[in-house]
Amino acid sequence: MQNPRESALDVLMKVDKKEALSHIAIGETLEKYQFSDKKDRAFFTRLCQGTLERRLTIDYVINQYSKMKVNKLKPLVRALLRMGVYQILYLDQIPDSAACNECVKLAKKRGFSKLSGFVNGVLRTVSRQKENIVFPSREKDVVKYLSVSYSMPEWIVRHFLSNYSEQDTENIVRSFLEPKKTTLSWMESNGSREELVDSLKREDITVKDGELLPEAIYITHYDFLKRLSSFRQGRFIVQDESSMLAGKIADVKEGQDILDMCSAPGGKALYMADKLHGTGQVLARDLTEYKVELLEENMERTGFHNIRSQVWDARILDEDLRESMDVVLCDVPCSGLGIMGKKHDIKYNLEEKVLKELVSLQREILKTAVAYVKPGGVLIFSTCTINPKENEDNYRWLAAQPGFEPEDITSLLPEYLRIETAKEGYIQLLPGIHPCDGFFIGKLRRMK
Ligand SMILES: C[S@@+](CC[C@H](N)C(=O)[O-])C[C@H]1O[C@@H](n2cnc3c(N)ncnc32)[C@H](O)[C@@H]1O
Repeated sequence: MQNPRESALDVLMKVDKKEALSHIAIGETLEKYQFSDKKDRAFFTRLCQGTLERRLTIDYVINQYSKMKVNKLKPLVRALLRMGVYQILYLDQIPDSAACNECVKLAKKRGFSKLSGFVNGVLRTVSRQKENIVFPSREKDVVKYLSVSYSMPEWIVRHFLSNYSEQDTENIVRSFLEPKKTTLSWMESNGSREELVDSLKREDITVKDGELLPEAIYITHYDFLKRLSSFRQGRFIVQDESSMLAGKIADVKEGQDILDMCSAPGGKALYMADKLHGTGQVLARDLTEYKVELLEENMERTGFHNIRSQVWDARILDEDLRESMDVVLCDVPCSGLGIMGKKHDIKYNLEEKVLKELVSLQREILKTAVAYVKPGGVLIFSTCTINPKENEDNYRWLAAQPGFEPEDITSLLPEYLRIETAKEGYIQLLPGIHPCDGFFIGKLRRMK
C-alpha cells in the first residue's frame, strides 16, 4: 500500500458514489495489499471505517465551518474533508497539521490544486475550533441530538424511540460506534478448541473466550484472516455470537435433515452441519448463483460432506420437500438494523419505506417455510434486525399457523439471556444491551 490515505480516499469516493458497499471495497483493497505493512493496513481500515461510521457527525461539523455545504462539494473534496475531519476529531495519535497537510497534498495530486486552499482552510478551522463546536442540544431536540452525536439518520432514531426508551435508544446507537469484536465460531469437526486457540496464538493473535457460547472466541491484533493456517484448515468461521445462538437454539441432533432457506454465506448452515458430526444433511439454499458461490467457498474450506448447496428462491414452494425436514431455518433477508455497527452502509442506504416491503417479502418466505417442517420438527425464524414489525409480528403470525406452537427456548440460552420471552419461544437481542449484534430468534414446533 503506497499511501493508506490515498487508498482510503478511493474507497470513500466509491462508497459515496454508491459504486460499492464499504465492507466489500475495504476488503478488496486489503486483499490487494495483503503483503503491505501491517500498520499501514490497520490505519487504512480505521480511516475508512471511522470516516464512514461518523459521517453524519463529520458532515455536521464541516457544515459549520465551510461556506459550501457538504452535499454541494465535489466528491473528491467532500471525501478529503470527511477523512481530514475524522483524523482531527477522533485520531489523537495523528497531529492535526499532518492530517491537514496530507489532505492538501492529495487534493493537488488528484488535480484539484485550485481547491487545495479551500480544503486547507476548512480543516485548519476545524482543528482550531474543535473544542468549541456547538452540537444540538438534547433538551431542545433529542432526535437531532442523538442523530448528530451518534451519526444515525433521524428516521432511524425516531424508529428506535418509538420502540425503546430514550436510554435504551442511546445505548443502542452508541454501541454501533464502539470498537467491533471479531468473533470466531470454532468448528468442532475440524479439531479441538485447544488446537485452534494454540494455532491462533502461534500466529501472534490475541485470543479471549466469548461471553455467550463455548464455541465463541474473540480475536484481536490479527491482520489478514485468510492467511491464517487455522482459517485455511476450516477450523473456524467468522460469526457473531447472536448467529451462533440461532444454531444453538435449533438444537440439532445427529442424523437430522435440515433445510436452511436463506443460507449464504453459510454461517448458520455450517454451524448446524458441524453439530451433526458428519451425519444427517443440511440443504443450504440461497437466491442467486453469486450468493451460493460464497456459501460454497465456505463449504469447501470446512470440508463438511453433510451439506449440499442449491440455488432456490425461498418464496417458491418446493413440493418435494413438503413436511420432510426435522429443522427448517429461515434466516430471512431483513433491514439489518441490528448490525449497523459492522455494516456502515445500512444506516445511510436504508429507506423507511423499505421496511414495509421487507415484511411482505419475509411473510412470503415464511409461508413456504411452514410447509417443510415435518410433524414433530422445528422452525427457527431469525433476523439481524431490531424492528418489531419484522420480528415479533412475524413470529406471532407463525405461532398462529395451524399445527404450530411456540417452543420454550429457556434451557438452550446462556443463563444471563434467560428473559421472560424465552418461555414464549423467542428472544430479541439488543446491541449495547447484550454483548452481541442486534438479533431476533424464534422457535416453533409442528405438533405430531
Ligand atoms: C441474513 S442473510 C443469510 C445469512 C446466513 N443465514 C448466514 O448465517 O450466513 C439473508 C440471505 O437471504 C437471501 N435471500 C434473499 N431473498 C431470498 C429469496 N427469495 N430466496 C432465498 N434467499 C433469499 C440473501 O441472498 C441473503 O444471503
